[in-house]
Amino acid sequence: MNHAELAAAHCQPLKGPDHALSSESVAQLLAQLPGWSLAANGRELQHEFRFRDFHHTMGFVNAVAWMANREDHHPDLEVGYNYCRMRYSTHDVGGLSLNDFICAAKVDVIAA
Ligand SMILES: C[C@H](O)[C@H](O)[C@H]1CNC2=NC(N)=NC(=O)C2=N1
Repeated sequence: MNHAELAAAHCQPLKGPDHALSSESVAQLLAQLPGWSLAANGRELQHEFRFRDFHHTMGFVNAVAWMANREDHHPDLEVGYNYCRMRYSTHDVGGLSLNDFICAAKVDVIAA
C-alpha cells in the first residue's frame, strides 16, 4: 500500500499476535511514511511534529484525537507548547499492525 491508499483506508478491529506485521511488511510500509521511524524497541511507530505555538499544536492534537476516536485506534501523545511527539502501536496485537500505518498516514494528512 502507498501513502494515499493508507490514508484512505480504515482501521479494522485486530486482536492477537497473528495480526502483527512481519519485519518485511513494516519496512515496506515505513518507506511510504517519510518522517516516521521505528522506536528503539522496534515495536512502535514514532514522529515528532513541531508547530508555531500552542494554538497550532492543540489544533493538531484535537484533530488527531477526533480521528483516533473515529478509527478506534489511539496514539500515545506527548504534548508541549510547540510540539507533539506521537507513538503508534497496537496494544491488542502486541506490536505493529496495519492500523498503525493507516493512522500515521491520516495524521500526515492532518499535519499537511
Ligand atoms: C475495544 C477497542 O477497540 C480497543 O481497545 C482498541 C482501542 N484503541 C486502541 N489503540 C491502540 N493503539 N491499540 C489498540 O490495541 C487499541 N485497541
